[in-house]
Amino acid sequence: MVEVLDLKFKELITSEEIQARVDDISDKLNERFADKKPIFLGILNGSFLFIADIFKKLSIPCEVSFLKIHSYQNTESTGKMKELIGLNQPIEGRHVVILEDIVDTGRTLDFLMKTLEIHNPASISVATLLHKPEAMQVPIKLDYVGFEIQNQFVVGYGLDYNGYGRNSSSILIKVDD
Ligand SMILES: O=P(O)(O)OC[C@H]1O[C@H](OP(=O)(O)OP(=O)(O)O)[C@H](O)[C@@H]1O
Ligand code: HPA
Repeated sequence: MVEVLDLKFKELITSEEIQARVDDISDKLNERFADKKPIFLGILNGSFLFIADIFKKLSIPCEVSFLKIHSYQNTESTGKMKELIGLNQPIEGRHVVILEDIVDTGRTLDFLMKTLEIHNPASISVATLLHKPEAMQVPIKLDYVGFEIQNQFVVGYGLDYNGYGRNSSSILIKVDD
């Protein structure tokens, strides 16, 4: 059992399992975008480890840029998207790949897709390490998913509970008291 602030967690996905999925997703991205010079958009903060691990495995010509969007307080989405760092690079005519740590309710991604579509990219694809199918409130196509998980709060590998827990190399799931 691991304590993060006032909550208890246990291991759900090991570091080795994460790295195996990162390798698989990177292989698919290398193949799919080989001649497309894609731009990867990492969504901070939660995705910073996923972005770094994926990016190291890319062997194709590509760029990376970052957006920072925040909406969670405690273990719930507030539904209010705070865009703390916005798009600072032209994406018109570019193949964009969003890198997310988790798609939970889908609200962040929905907000992001609408924001990006205005700039007329050639395509938008989504790669996420985690997905909670039962929690989705907005239907969005996900192109690359590391793991589908149950509808329970998780931390680790970049994901946080009120800022803490990001530094676990495995994904931890909340356990009830
Ligand atoms: O599908 P949703 O319900 O919208 O949840 C997914 C979003 O929530 C988290 O961000 P958060 O607001 O916690 O900000 P952080 O990444 O800076 O911790 C996560 O990094 C995703 O961006
Ligand atoms: O389960 C979660 N854990 C941490 N951050 C999150 N953001 C959306 N869902 C989650």
